[in-house]
Amino acid sequence: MSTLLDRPFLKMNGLGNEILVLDLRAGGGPVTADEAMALARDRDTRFDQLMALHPGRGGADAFMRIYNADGSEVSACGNGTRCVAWALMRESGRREALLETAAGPLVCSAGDAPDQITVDMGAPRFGWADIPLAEEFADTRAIELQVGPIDAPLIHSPSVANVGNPHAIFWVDDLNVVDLRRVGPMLENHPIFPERANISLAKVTSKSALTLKVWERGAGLTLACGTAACAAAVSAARTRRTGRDVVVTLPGGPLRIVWRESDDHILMTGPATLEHEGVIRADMLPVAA
Ligand SMILES: N[C@@H](CCC[C@H](N)C(=O)O)C(=O)O
Repeated sequence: MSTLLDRPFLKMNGLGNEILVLDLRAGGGPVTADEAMALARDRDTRFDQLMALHPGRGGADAFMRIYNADGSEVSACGNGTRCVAWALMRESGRREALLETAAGPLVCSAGDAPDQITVDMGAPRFGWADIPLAEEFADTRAIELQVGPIDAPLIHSPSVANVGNPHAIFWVDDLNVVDLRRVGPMLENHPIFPERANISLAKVTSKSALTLKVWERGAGLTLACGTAACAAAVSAARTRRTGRDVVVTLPGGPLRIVWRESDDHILMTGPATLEHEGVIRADMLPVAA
């Protein structure tokens, strides 16, 4: 019998990025790839990312494990982190939450407007081995990428960044210059990315604004990706396309991203929305072998 049976969940979204918050603090898990894929397909629990909460250690409100819809486990999810923080703040009545992840702690605080949450996403990494890339690049502000049948010339020099997970940002004048649904899988699985990568098309609209479309590793085209917004914002600032305080507008809506000079940390602010709550039923889970 699955250890997830009867565990409570919250179905949420962060700007339309579908998030399932699964509470395993009373026991259960780790979530298997088959369980994650089954829950991702169910009408009630459908998700782009599953955030599994386990008991927190060392003062943290919870330890969090993150899964993509394809069952792969990852170490960062910006929109999901805001949803988890919202849920923990609702439970505790406090205006902040501390989450522990395999990649380190995440400090979250309630914003001034209702349902707005700020997450300190930590410092970005730009070294080629940190992304990671399969070969050495001295300058990751623009790497040369040879991809087969893509006809738009600008598509071949993305900026790359790791904000807890790997991202490639292709600077374009028109977000529809290529069909991301078609080229996304090719770029996500390009041999230069040994751990695959999240792929964004980014358009700079002013010194303080970007628009973004994202093909997510392990989840496909989504309405929003918080870490992609962070990666695009720091890459835009790093290449002098923008300043360090920007609004990144995704198909699901805007996120404010500030890349703080004093400690290099990225602060992401945006909404978290509750859709419904429930408990995991047997029919949502894979049939036992
Ligand atoms: N939607 C997320 C990113 C989730 C993880 C990503 N697909 C990966 O595999 O790294 C976000 O809001 O950051």
